[in-house]
Amino acid sequence: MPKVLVSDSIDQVGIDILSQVAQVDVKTNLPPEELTKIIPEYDALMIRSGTRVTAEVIEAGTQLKIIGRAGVGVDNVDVPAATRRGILVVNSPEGNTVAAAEHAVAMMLSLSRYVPDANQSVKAGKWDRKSFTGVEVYKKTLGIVGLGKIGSHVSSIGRAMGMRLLAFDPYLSTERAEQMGCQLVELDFLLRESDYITLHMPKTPETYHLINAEALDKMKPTARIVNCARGGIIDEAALFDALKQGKIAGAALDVYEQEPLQEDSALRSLGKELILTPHLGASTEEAQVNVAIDVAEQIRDVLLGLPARSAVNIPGLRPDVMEKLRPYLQLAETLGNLVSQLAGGRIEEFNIRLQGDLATNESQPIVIAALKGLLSHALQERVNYVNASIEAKERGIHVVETRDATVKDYTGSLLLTATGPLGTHSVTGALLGDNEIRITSIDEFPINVPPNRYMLFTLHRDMPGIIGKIGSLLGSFNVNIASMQVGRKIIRGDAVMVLSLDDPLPEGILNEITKEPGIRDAYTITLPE
Ligand SMILES: NC(=O)C1=CN([C@@H]2O[C@H](COP(=O)(O)OP(=O)(O)OC[C@H]3O[C@@H](n4cnc5c(N)ncnc54)[C@H](O)[C@@H]3O)[C@@H](O)[C@H]2O)C=CC1
Ligand SMILES: O=C(O)C(=O)COP(=O)(O)O
Repeated sequence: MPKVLVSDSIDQVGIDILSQVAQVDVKTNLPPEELTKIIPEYDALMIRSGTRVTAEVIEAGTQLKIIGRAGVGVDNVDVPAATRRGILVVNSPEGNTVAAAEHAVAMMLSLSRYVPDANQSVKAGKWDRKSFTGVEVYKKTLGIVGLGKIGSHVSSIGRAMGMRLLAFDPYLSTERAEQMGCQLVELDFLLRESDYITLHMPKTPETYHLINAEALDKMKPTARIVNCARGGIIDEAALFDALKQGKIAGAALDVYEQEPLQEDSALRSLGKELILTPHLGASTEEAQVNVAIDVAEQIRDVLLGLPARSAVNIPGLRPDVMEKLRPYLQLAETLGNLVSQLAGGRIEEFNIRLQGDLATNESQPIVIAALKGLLSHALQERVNYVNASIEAKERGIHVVETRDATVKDYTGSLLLTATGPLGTHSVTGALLGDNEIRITSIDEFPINVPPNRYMLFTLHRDMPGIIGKIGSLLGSFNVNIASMQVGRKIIRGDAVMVLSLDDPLPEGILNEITKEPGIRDAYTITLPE
């Protein structure tokens, strides 16, 4: 049974899902060296923002197949290191959107009405109404930096509260921003115009310290800023100075450059102009159930050999598209494996032609699946959907992808051509009826056979007696033939024979076969079970 380590606290519903297929160990607050020490035992790791999955942890995780982040941000995972090792990283892109957006709005309103400090004051026995006169958000300008899932939800709440909405997002169209009732502007304009600024972008080299002393200087003295995105987007030292000197009216932080926030952080010394929460954006009952289910299901599926729906390090796919592509991924992988064996394994050139309905832009995962199949004979389980493209590139395989929507013999078909030590070979395949895989041509000879674990292909002269000879030769080696088919273009020209065998071909038999008069070549193929 596979083993899953859950190293941050996640909802029980996630543990229950994982327990269907794995032994689940929950060990939270592990020191980094302890995590590195125990990770070799585990097939999967499930985390939140508390665990740092460094390159060292990934190197040590020799059994690791998947890292599941029960939330959005994966900045605590060394994703490139995971990709190089072929480890899938998945997250829950939408499970906590509402929770994070509502927390940002709660921060904005708390800042406006000093709710946290007023509460503390009453609990301390006082009745001070004067110190806590606030401001309204109605008719004020809200500047949203990062108008993605969370930013968009904040925009709809802002609109409902009667706010004017500005947005800065370098990767979003003006049209999309307008659909959400936001005016897309430059950051500089947003900083100068907004009464409230809320940050909702990922932490990247580009966004690190985006809100620095210079940016804070541009803000109005009455402005308030909220960061429920990531620590490090705001320069904390510059924010401290700006608040201390009254350059801005307030700030609310849920996330910090270093988490947990250092006990002696100067930020803790500020008054009601600064609100601090301990990374609570995703901490609602609903969000925790959502993300736990979302990520646990993906880990379960991957451990069962199925694809994940929200992989961070392979192209993202909508679930309905994935559902449609799934049988074709298997087809592509099988054909990739087959053509690589025909061409002799060490492939130099690989051409994949997506035909008919597959000639769309959404079929990129099919190319990856074909590469996985192509490399799997050489790399076995070391190659997967995550690292197949990188492995192909590192091996210097020249990959060419073409599309032809005019091929109509099947709904969708694939033509793979590989060049290796045994020359250039091609194979075509399609799906029949109930998604059954059919090999529909080999080296341009038409056939129609399902793939089989053990197969023998021969290229021979189409003449009487050949088929019988091979049959009796295999019989003399005690190899049972399950099915046989011949494909030819012209009578008595060249032909291919495809034999599905119940047993692997014994050593040396290929030599015997190729010695037969009329047989030009013979290839033995073993496909995964
Ligand atoms: N405090 C918390 O507990 C939580 C924090 N988060 C954080 O919230 C952030 C946003 O999450 P989502 O909305 O789900 O992500 P998303 O991917 O839907 O949206 C991010 C948006 O930021 C934009 N963006 C990228 N670079 C930018 C830049 N330089 N300047 C301005 N915009 C830029 C993108 O174009 C995108 O529209 C993430 O950093 C995530 O980690 C998410 C959930 C909970
Ligand atoms: O989903 C995110 O990006 C978050 O920041 C939430 O973090 P958490 O899962 O609460 O540690």
